[in-house]
Amino acid sequence: MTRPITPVLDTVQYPADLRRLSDADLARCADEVRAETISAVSETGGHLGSSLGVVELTVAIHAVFNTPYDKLIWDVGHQCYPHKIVTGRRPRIRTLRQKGGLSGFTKRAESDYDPFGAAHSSTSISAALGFTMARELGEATGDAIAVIGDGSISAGMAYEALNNAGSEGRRLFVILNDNEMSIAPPVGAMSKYLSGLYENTPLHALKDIADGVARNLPAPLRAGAERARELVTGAHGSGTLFEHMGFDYIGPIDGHDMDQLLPVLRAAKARATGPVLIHCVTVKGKGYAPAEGADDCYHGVAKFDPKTGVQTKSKPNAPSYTAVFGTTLLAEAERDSRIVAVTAAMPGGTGLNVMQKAMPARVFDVGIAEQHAVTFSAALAAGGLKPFCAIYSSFLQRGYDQIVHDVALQNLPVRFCIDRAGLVGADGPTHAGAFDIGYLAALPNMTVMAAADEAELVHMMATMAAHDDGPIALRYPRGEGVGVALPERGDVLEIGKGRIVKTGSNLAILSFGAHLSEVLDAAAELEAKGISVTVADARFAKPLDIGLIDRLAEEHQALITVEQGAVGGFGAMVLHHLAASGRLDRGLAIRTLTLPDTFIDQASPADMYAEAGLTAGDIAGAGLSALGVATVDFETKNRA
Ligand SMILES: Cc1ncc(C[n+]2csc(CCOP(=O)(O)OP(=O)(O)O)c2C)c(N)n1
Ligand SMILES: CC(=O)[C@@H](O)[C@H](O)COP(=O)(O)O
Ligand SMILES: [Mg+2]
Repeated sequence: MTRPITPVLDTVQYPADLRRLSDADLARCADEVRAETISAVSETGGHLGSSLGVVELTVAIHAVFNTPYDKLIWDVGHQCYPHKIVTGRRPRIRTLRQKGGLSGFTKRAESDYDPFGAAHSSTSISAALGFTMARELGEATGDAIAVIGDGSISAGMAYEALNNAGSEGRRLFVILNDNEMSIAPPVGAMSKYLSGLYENTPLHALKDIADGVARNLPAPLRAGAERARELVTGAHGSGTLFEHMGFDYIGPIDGHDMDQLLPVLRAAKARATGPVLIHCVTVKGKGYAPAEGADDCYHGVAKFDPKTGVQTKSKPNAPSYTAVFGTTLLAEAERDSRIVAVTAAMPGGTGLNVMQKAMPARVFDVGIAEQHAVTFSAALAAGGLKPFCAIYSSFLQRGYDQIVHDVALQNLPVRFCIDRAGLVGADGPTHAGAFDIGYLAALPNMTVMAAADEAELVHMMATMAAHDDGPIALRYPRGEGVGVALPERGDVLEIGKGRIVKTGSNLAILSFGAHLSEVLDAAAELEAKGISVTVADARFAKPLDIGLIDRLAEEHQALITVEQGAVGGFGAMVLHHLAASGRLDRGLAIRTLTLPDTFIDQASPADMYAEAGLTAGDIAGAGLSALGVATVDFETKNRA
């Protein structure tokens, strides 16, 4: 594959090299960074659109500020590929999101130029304020610059931080990267407000409205700039929301025009005494026609042909869990007019776009606002509706107190649809759905289910639709199902009852969720060694099927639990029951197979599960260990 020709970028290894370039060469360098980003992501896949939208910003910030002494903090971090290219990581940029390669997000362990790790949104202003206050208290750290998108600034955390930073009044920079896009088109009043700040206003004409720049202008021009500013901010003295919160507001400026970016950043750096918000208008996917023309602006792409933009997507063997969820929810909603759905800025990722298209009034996209999504769902339930609140496992962590305080404590029937449960692959540890079993099963009133395959998902959704007695959660993984036939309509399952999948006599394996196929492979491996295995699908982590567990414990020499979740989840619930009921006193051999107590770096899901010790071979090995015999000994013992 031909690589782009990049004579200026080739002279840049670190930001210090950018600071030696003329403004004209910085603009050339930005063009080359864009070409390099497209070329690299065409080989790896990843978050292309957001990265292309910040190419000029990246070059300009590093050229003007003294990174890494100054702390540049990217919100989410999904737009940081150009940043990685100019901060010493260009030689590894084609390893992005691969096993052993560069992370797809900012990561402290990776570089001094990543002062604060991210991947979940809306943390950057809090982090920038933390660095600022560290500096104020005498630590050797420079200016803090947060770059946050218009989607990410919809979350509560961003306002908590703006509120705090405005009242502290210390010098700090927030760059609002406003591309009028989240993953989906942005929603909400804040998005409308931001668009209103520059609607009908030619950006190029506003080049000089930045305070610092305007102050340097001769008097007649300064008056013109002030008028331009009033045009953007409203009546004289009324100010923007940000100004009311204690920030100096600069902009909006064209975030792709180096002739605007460089003087504005330089002026802000030279003059700021308190918090400053610089509003940059950018285009997601900028400079790459297939991305600019796509509905999703190539937010996240597979590998692609850089000439055409056509992505290489392998043909799926089975529909994804998400797709089955989306169509099943629509079918349930067609049968029950009280069903509504809630997403926090992920209609496509969660599959809610299917119902959204058919029943727009019954699907609420609340923006990146998981805490609000949960409390809002609680009140929808209190108001008589049946909310299905669909949030990825790792993002639901944001809404935990709301789950406890607003949902579980009030025993409100919110249906939590938890996609991306378990290990997700290229997004790595930040996006792993590791903890939800433990954090949900710990809660009184909560019912927790996991789908072993996509047919089970359909049954469990019917169960959720029928369950009006309190909160209920269903977890399922990213990616393809196992290819089982789907029922026309789901059966309502008995709450707290598992099922036997296969009957044996020596070892029992109790699986919770989508690792059932690996468990069945492990059972086949063990049977080939002469060990008779029972396999059961627990279906529920809460309430536990105590009858089933007791029977498995009574009738087998050893019991293994398997789940796609962290220590402290399903296995812990089973152990707790066995200990409390005294069964452990009678010498039952038991192993609980979970994710290990460590964060696993990105790789393919299969490689990540191998690292976690959760392959079929690992499960079979745990079976042998629990039985306390090597295979040959076991056979001998059996014969005896
Ligand atoms: C807490 C949280 N919720 C949801 C997401 C998923 N997510 C990643 S990027 C993104 C959109 C961000 O939009 P914006 O900040 O405007 O950046 P852009 O993609 O437009 O560059 C979303 C919803 C996330 N990373 N973190
Ligand atoms: C950056 C981010 O948080 C999302 O874009 C995420 O990477 C999407 O993940 P899925 O591809 O699993 O929907
Ligand atoms: Mg955006």
